Amino acid sequence: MDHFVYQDGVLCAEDVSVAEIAAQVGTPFYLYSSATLLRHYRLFDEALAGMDHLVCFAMKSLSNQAILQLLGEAGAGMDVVSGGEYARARAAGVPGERIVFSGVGKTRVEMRQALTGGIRQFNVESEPEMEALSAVAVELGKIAPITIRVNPDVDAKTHAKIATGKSENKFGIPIARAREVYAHAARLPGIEVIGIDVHIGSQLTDLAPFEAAYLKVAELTEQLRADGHTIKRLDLGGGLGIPYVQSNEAPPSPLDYGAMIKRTVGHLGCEIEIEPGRLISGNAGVLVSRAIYVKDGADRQFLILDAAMNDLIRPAMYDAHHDIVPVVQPEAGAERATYDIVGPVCESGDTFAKGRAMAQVAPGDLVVFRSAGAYGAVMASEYNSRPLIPEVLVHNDQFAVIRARPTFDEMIARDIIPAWL
Ligand SMILES: Cc1ncc(COP(=O)(O)O)c(C=O)c1O
Ligand SMILES: N[C@@H](CCCC[NH3+])C(=O)O
Repeated sequence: MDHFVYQDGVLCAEDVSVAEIAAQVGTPFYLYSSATLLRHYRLFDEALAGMDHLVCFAMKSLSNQAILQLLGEAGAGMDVVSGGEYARARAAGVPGERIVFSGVGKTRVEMRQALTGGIRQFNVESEPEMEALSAVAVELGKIAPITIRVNPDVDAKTHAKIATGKSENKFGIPIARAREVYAHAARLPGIEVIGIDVHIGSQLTDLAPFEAAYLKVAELTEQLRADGHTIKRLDLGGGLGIPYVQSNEAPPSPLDYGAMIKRTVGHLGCEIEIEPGRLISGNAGVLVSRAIYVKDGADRQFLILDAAMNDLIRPAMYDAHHDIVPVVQPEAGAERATYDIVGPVCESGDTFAKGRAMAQVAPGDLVVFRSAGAYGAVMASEYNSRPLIPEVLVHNDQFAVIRARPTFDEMIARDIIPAWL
């Protein structure tokens, strides 16, 4: 559920008309609802009630400082995957004890940064990483708390580019080698093993793969405890999917997910962490764009928008579907048309949808891409020298620009001309 609904025939974000924001900010831009973000975070928090737990927002999905501060103040932890994300989380006021550090390629510089600034735990993904972390911690006179990410070899049944839990994927250590790797970890002086981490992929619309992975983690917990290790924390990753086709998709809710967690690992008495990204931010954001032209091709009509693949890469990269709806609600019985919906970038891959049937759109009309809050703005680029687009946050009947559109001069001024040119 989200807070983008038609009121009096105009799409509104909470209590503000999208048309009014577009008139002030100019298109294209990303628009987020603070009520939806908070609602989604709280759903996860409530789903784990009764267990010692922390919901760490996977900020790779949406990392604007205002959003991090909003969620951080509500009590969320953060799952970070780079020094940049760590710095953003701290700058947003999130304390180190609520930050977990994931990723297969943490550098020694990043390890030093997090150990010095404060960290809840590192989710370590390999033996070389474990050794590097131990050495860095010893240098600093610290002990690094870690979980080890296991790869359970479970098929997440999602897009191949975002599945992470099969043995062919680069993530985690093979679960079959876990006891050996934990024994190795126990011998290293700079780290303290406190638990297990698992994350099998993103946009999962069925609980069965999660359940299979969590049952393997439960079994491993018992084995590792029998081997003498302290396993007091389980980081169960993120990945719960969202409906992208609002009319006919109903993936499991955070409540169903929470109940499954209790069922599979609840008896172990561990502290539980989860790292949802998309479910918190995805349907809390839209991309607002304006139609520039409607062009007749040989055998189809192209609807050319002012947003492009550099602003929202998901359709080009994963053939992802986003519902695209007009800001002014079409009257009942309004004329319909079928479009290939494209952007201005000079690539045929700059296509948002092929053969999309929708109410007729005229040049100048505003449209909205739904479910664009996650992996939208964060994956944008300035390809074709199109400056990054603004981000706007709505709260009840107010809105604020939380990232301004750079001017062309600002974009150009970032480049440096060497003196010898
Ligand atoms: C380690 C880790 N945690 C959490 C997430 C968040 O995933 P999602 O946005 O699907 O919830 C990801 C991305 O898949 C991830 O790689
Ligand atoms: N970028 C991907 C999700 C990646 C998840 C990263 N762990 C998407 O838009 O669907």
